[in-house]
Amino acid sequence: MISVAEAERLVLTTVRPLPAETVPLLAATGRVLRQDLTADRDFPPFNRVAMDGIALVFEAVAGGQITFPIETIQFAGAPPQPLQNPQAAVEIMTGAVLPPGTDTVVRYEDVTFQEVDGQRTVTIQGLPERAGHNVHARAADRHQGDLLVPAGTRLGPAEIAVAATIGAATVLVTRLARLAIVSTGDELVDVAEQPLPHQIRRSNAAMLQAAAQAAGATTEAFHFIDDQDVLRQGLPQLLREFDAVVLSGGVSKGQADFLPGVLRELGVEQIFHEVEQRPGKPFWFGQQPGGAVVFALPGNPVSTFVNYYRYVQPWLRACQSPEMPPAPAAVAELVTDVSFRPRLTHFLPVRLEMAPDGRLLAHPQRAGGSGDLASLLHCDGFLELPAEQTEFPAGQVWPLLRFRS
Ligand SMILES: Nc1nc2c(c(=O)[nH]1)N[C@H]1C(S)=C(S)[C@@H](COP(=O)(O)OP(=O)(O)OC[C@H]3O[C@@H](n4cnc5c(N)ncnc54)[C@H](O)[C@@H]3O)O[C@H]1N2
Ligand code: MOO
Repeated sequence: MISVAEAERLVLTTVRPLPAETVPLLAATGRVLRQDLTADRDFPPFNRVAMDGIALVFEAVAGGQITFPIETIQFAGAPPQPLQNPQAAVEIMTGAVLPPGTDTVVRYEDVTFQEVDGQRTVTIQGLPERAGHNVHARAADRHQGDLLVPAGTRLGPAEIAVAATIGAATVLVTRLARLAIVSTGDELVDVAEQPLPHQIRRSNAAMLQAAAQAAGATTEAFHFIDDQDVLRQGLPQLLREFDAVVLSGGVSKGQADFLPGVLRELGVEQIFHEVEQRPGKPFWFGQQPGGAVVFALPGNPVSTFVNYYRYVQPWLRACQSPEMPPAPAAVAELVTDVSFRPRLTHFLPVRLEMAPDGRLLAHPQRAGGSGDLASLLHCDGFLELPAEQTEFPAGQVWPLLRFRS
């Protein structure tokens, strides 16, 4: 048996960067960029008026002039109209191009308009702060050709907005990981079915699909009964076509736990079987040479759940964004004493609370063991309590495997 840290290390040795693909911009949200995005124009691309009001020459105001004839009106989206007379002004709207010949904008709130002999004039109250006031100058933010978003960035709404403004209607991103989610077991029926008294519905597959999709993978679900021939026939196609095959059930010591044997028979190289942890000890991990990585997770629902978050999700994230460092490990403070025997890493289900001083407090939750699926409803994560210790006093801080934010 190997330690949790060794299991994690071995899982991450199988990480391969996924290939890139071009997708429409909006389909790229949450995906990892595989090209640099550079400014196609200056930001802003012209001297942009930042307030509704009038545009004029600062020097004229500085020289004492307070009343200006209005020469014309300039709207956003209209080609710029140069100022003809430097002693006049242009009425101006936010988003318009600053009329060539002017350099400063005074807000409507700071002027009054008059009409004298059919000529509209404006009087300003007080000197504008400086030349260029209320003007968002061309290239003030970025220059044409500047690198805006480097390859390797995960695209959120801010990056999508910048991509849109430079005209990136499509972008090159990492392809989504494709996971086959496989339930094994004679007792398992479809979610939509009414189970017989000795049957249960396939909740692990639903859980794994929900979690993997939320982490940015595409998933397809399969179910195989506990029959070696069925497994021998069904698995090879999945090993060829998917980046990873995530199985649940059939990896422990039972007479129908055929998976480790059948996987080896199919050429999947076993990297480890069994990890010094509870729950989730019977975890089997391997890789088909040149093909899929195989996570064969123990079937008890909480075991499947813990192993997904501890091993599958970090693997998935590393394949999708190899250049991004893993997120800093979260920690939380145990609020009650707990003790565990035997010497295994224990994943302790906890509910989290934020203390007024910002510490994250972990309240252990009573759970009926690794079959108690409903206990997850009252938990936010698991504290990872190391195998080297059996007594864990209140106040100690431990790594946190958080599944609810
Ligand atoms: N003699 C021993 N027996 C067991 C050991 C052991 O060391 N010695 N380990 C126990 C541990 S720990 C676990 S965890 C389970 C894991 O067993 P398997 O991976 O072989 O899982 P199954 O036996 O197929 O199923 C266990 C349990 O989980 C339910 N299950 C399975 N798949 C699903 C699914 N998709 N959705 C919902 N529930 C599922 C299944 O019905 C069983 O109740 O072995 C212990 N035994
Ligand atoms: O993974 Mo098993 O719980 O330790 O049921």
